Amino acid sequence: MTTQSRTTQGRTQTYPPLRIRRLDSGLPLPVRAHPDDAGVDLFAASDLELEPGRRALVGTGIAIALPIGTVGLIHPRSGLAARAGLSIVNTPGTIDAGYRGEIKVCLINHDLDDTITIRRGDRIAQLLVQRVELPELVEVDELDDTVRGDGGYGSSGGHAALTTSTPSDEETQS
Ligand SMILES: O=c1ccn([C@H]2C[C@H](O)[C@@H](COP(=O)(O)OP(=O)(O)OP(=O)(O)O)O2)c(=O)[nH]1
Ligand SMILES: [Mg+2]
Repeated sequence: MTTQSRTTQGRTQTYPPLRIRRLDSGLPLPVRAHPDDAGVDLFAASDLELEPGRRALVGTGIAIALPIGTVGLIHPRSGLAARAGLSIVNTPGTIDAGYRGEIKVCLINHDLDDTITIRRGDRIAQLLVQRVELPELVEVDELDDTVRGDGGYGSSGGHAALTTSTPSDEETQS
């Protein structure tokens, strides 16, 4: 299978192809909603009711063969997240290049009150393909110094350095 060139918004780029198998012939082939979208929307292969706070693993009816040196990331869809509180427990899910099984999504209902109803064929998540480094691990006794050092977990603070004028001050002045 050869490398493919795609032209979107006047720019041509070359990507290795993504081989995909439909394990469920009743579902369409997943596609990008727009040609230059990062994510390919994935379908739910089965119906599902998710009560508030509950999670469930749902099949997508596809298997893929990612090029070595890439990773598949399964992200939630923002519309469903904002409208219904639907997300993914392990977001983003990691699809290893060597994985040939069905891609499944561990959905979770974050809404406190309402059950989410998923129907077979609903677009419930999106697959992104990214390049990934596969370095060998080399054990060392010391790591090089950096400005951050071992500071983390909020060590840089959490509040903006505000100027004295606020938007409401500016409205009053104009
Ligand atoms: O959202 C996901 C995440 C993972 N997988 C599949 C593909 C991935 O290659 C495999 C293993 O995923 P991961 O490494 O995240 O899980 P693990 O708990 O470490 O399992 P394993 O021991 O099989 O690596 O499960 C999915 O289908 N959907
Ligand atoms: Mg693993």
